[in-house]
This record gives sequence, C-alpha cells and structure tokens, in this order.
Amino acid sequence: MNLLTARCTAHAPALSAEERDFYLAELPGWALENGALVGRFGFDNFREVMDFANAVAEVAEMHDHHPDLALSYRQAEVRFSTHSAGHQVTLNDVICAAQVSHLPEAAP
Ligand SMILES: C[C@H](O)[C@H](O)[C@H]1CNC2=NC(N)=NC(=O)C2=N1
Repeated sequence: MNLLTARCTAHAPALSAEERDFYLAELPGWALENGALVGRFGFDNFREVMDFANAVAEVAEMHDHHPDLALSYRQAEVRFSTHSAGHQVTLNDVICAAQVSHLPEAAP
C-alpha cells in the first residue's frame, strides 16, 4: 500500500501489535505513546508552527480523520488515534501520519 495516496476508510479496525510495528517502521519520527501514534515537529518560530497546524487541518478534513494537536512556540505535537475504534491505532492513523510527515510545511 502507498500510504501517501491511500485514503481513510470508515470502520477501520484496530491494528494488531504486529501490524503496528510494521507500520511504525514506515513512519520515521513517530512513536506509539499511550495507545496513540505521536509525532513531534520542530520549527523556527510560531508562524511556522501555525502554518504546519493549518496544513495538518487540511489533511484531517480531507480524510475526515482528526488528530489531537498540542502547539507551542516552536513545536507541534500531533497525536492520532481512532475514536470509533476505542481510541486505538488503525490504518487511518497510519495513513494520516504518513501524509502529515510529507507536508511541505513539516520541513520548513
Ligand atoms: C462522523 C465522523 O466521520 C467521525 O466522527 C470521524 C471524525 N474524525 C475522526 N477522527 C478520529 N481521529 N477518529 C475518528 O473515529 C473520527 N471519526
């Protein structure tokens, strides 16, 4: 599967531990924390943080799959889990994480 062109699907099931490990290897910089897929992105200033956050919002709206965001002066934390799967990690989270990592705004 090409994660960069894949689309989220409704009712995605939670990934098995083996599937999670497989996909984590495809997501440099992302880790599993408290049952969610978490990525942290560093920036030079708050303007870049906000440009990134707005680009993440576009990914989320396109997929109807939304992360928790924690924004600070020079860092954005993106946390994906799937509410409809009991806040566990599904392929939808992996797809969105991959596409967020490839945003031009992620590497200013
Ligand atoms: C009705 C709507 O599609 C759902 O509520 C969507 C919206 N965004 C979502 N985002 C996330 N992360 N998990 C969901 O299960 C989810 N469900």
